[in-house]
Amino acid sequence: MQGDGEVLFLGGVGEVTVTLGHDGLSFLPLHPELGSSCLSSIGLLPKLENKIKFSDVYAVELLDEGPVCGPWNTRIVVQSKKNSEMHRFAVHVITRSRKHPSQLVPYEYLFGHKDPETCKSWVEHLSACINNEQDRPKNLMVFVHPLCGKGRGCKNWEMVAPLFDRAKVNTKVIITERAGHAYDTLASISDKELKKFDGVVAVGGDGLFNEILNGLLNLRNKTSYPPTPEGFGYFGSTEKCQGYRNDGLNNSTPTSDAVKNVMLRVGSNKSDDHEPLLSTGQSVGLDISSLNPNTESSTGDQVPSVSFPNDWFRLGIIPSGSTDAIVLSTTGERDAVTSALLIIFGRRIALDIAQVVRWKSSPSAEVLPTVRYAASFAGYGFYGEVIRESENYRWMGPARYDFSGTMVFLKHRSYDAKVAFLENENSHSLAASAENVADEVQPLQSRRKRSRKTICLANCSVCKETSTTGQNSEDEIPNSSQTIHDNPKWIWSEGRFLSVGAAVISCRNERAPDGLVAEAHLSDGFLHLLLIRDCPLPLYLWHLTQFTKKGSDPLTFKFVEHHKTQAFTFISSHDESVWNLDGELFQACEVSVQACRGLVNLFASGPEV
Ligand SMILES: Nc1ncnc2c1ncn2[C@@H]1O[C@H](COP(=O)(O)OP(=O)(O)OP(=O)(O)O)[C@@H](O)[C@H]1O
Repeated sequence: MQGDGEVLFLGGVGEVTVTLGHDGLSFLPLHPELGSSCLSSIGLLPKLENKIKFSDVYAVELLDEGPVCGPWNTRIVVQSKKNSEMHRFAVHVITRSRKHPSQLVPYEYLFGHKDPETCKSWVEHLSACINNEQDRPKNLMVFVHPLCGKGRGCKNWEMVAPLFDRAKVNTKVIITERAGHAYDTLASISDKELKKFDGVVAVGGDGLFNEILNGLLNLRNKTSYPPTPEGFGYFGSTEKCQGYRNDGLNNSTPTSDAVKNVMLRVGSNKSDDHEPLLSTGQSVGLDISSLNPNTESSTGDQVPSVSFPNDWFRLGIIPSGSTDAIVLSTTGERDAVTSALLIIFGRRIALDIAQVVRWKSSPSAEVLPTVRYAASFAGYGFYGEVIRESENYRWMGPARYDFSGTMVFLKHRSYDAKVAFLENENSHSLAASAENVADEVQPLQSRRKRSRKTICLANCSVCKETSTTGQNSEDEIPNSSQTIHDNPKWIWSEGRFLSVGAAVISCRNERAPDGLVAEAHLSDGFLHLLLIRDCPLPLYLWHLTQFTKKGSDPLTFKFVEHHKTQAFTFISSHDESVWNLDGELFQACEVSVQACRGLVNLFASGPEV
């Protein structure tokens, strides 16, 4: 097969000599005078390449005997092309859309030969070659949220499931029946069962992904609580808690009673309004072992426990929700097929995760540290209120966010709060703060130019520089949070805020093409803290509308503080304080938050543009 080449029939081209190389196969038409162009069973696509790289092949399929269309000459009308019956195999590859370089488009090369054994041996050979491509998943657990977005979950899964079948990726599909279903399943699945999967895929929105993230990390993440400043109520206990590492920093280590409370609370599935992660009150309802034909006997073989970060397990999202900010920020496309192909190819990118510890849900509540994780955004004030308000208009579908956003905007509420954030020694605060421009004759936007943004794209040098993912074995207990220098300096900011938000990633979405923070990176270990101070309504509107324009800079307003930090603490005395974590409601008036660098891996490779 290698070397001299073999003559096969290629659909749309005619006879070609096919040669196998170490990284792919190439072919040359035997009759170039026929002037073939591109034609595939999928449609007209970019000019036919005469080389197929194994790294672009997502499946090889032996097909039944059937027609293979003859050379398609652009000068001859399509109907005149000849179809010949022969034994066939298909090589499924990806191409990139010219208009949208982040979008992957499947393309099929159809080969034919009169001898079935020839086809069979090509398929075996090519399959072996693509199996050598590292890191492609074999078994995935897939959660489908049937009601997400405009009810697109099942439809999107039906659309991409054939790609997984074709690529011989086994999928265990679970259609969620309620909020909390995915969380419960993953929080209760044994590590031994979990290890049978290469990853978990969410067919849904950011909310379903958040559930999956929390279900996986609950009790499996060994990161200590976020550091907190002196003066914050839960500072200074020296007790070390099981499951949480005291790394010797100023980490507020909760008392063991407090931790027990958290464990009890999570374990008991106690009902708590608005918080499906704690509110199921139902049994998990899924016996993974009974569904998995490959389940080993549970007779006590010791399987090492799963902890995060680790270098084998990955998460994926087939975008089907109302916003899909995580997918847009990590793939650059809100396209179910692109995401499915990135999963099949086993692409990998490390993702920072915000660990949010709620100390108190309201000023009068007892202290009960509760841990949540967010992959994209944690926001208070305007951001929390929009989610709370939108719950009343679920019947509107995704339009409820626009409606409730307008309602909350018009109310123009601001909140007294105190925020302390860790100074980042490598970079000053990134935008105009109140004092930066206090002496100016009220310029509406700071004149100070922000330094040029380094946008996080595929193969991002910033993330590569700082990332340690892949170096930790899963048995180690890594410190996934960014190394915080020995004498952390806390900076306090106090006042009335319209919102307080922390972007873990850029949070691109269709309304904000550059995201909330265009220069946020996927895995640099930093959060972008946005403190929006109280200001007149028209100015706030101006600030908000800047997000909708590509290339604008909504963070240069003088009432906007933008700090790149590894951790912050937030205290409000407001009774109904609600946070928005990846679009999910979380009632909390005192929280500490930290970026956990590269805590999970995603089946993605970063946006191309
Ligand atoms: N079968 C289900 N029925 C009701 N809620 C569910 C179900 N499955 C998941 N959920 C919950 O619905 C919420 C939203 O899910 P998701 O983000 O996937 O969709 P979305 O349409 O983008 O979200 P949203 O409704 O918040 O706009 C999540 O909290 C998720 O846990």
